Amino acid sequence: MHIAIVGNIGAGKTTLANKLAHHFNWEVFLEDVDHNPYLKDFYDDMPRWAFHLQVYFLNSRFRQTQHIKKLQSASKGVIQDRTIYEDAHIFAANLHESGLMSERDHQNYLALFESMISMVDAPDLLLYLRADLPKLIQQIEKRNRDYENNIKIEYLKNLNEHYERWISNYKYGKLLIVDVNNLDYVNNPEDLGVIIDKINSTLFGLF
Ligand SMILES: Nc1ncnc2c1ncn2[C@@H]1O[C@H](COP(=O)(O)OP(=O)(O)O)[C@@H](O)[C@H]1O
Ligand SMILES: Nc1ncnc2c1ncn2[C@H]1C[C@H](O)[C@@H](COP(=O)(O)O)O1
Repeated sequence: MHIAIVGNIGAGKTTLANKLAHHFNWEVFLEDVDHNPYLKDFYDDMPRWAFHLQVYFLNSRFRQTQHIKKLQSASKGVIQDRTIYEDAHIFAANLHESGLMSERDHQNYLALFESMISMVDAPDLLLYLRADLPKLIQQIEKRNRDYENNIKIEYLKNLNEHYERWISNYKYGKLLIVDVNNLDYVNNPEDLGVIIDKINSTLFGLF
């Protein structure tokens, strides 16, 4: 079983991924953030580093999908924090549309993505954490990564619009949308229970 958690920056993916992995006793795959060699530079100068960062994330995410595939064939459960789809359909698309990644770099990136995606299996369940801007901003501030302090509201808003468009067209497997605006699964175990019940119901038809 493979559940992938998707959503905008600060939506609560990593927190939920760890909690679900603990609950189901499955392996968790997190994003390559702390050792990412481009992320800080990217936030300082997006046009300069957009392509480099996208290629780095694409490769790191692709390796993760191949690792997940091996675990799946050994019947192990997996929780994944963010997917390769979001790199291309949300982040790279947004950078290109916002004029922060050139047409040439975007086409080059997409060709690479297309070569890779044929080798990627869709998750059994895509769990989208929907969060409005105030919730995202509050949680990004709470996490307090220094390089994210200057993220523009417009950037988050554009990403949210891409998420909504992409999710409305998602058709590769089961999809569960959870509005997290009024959920606090950090401090309130009942809120975590609500999400776990929804997952069990969507995946296994329980409840
Ligand atoms: N539903 C929630 N309610 C309250 N705080 C949350 C919730 N989800 C995440 N947080 C907090 O918000 C911050 C960002 O969450 P994180 O899981 O890192 O988001 P993401 O991985 O989506 O960027 C963390 O400090 C986390 O503890
Ligand atoms: N593909 C990506 N392009 C640009 N930025 C990205 C991409 N994937 C992740 N990120 C950024 C967004 C955050 O600053 C960090 C970690 O993501 P988070 O949603 O906080 O887990 O990486």
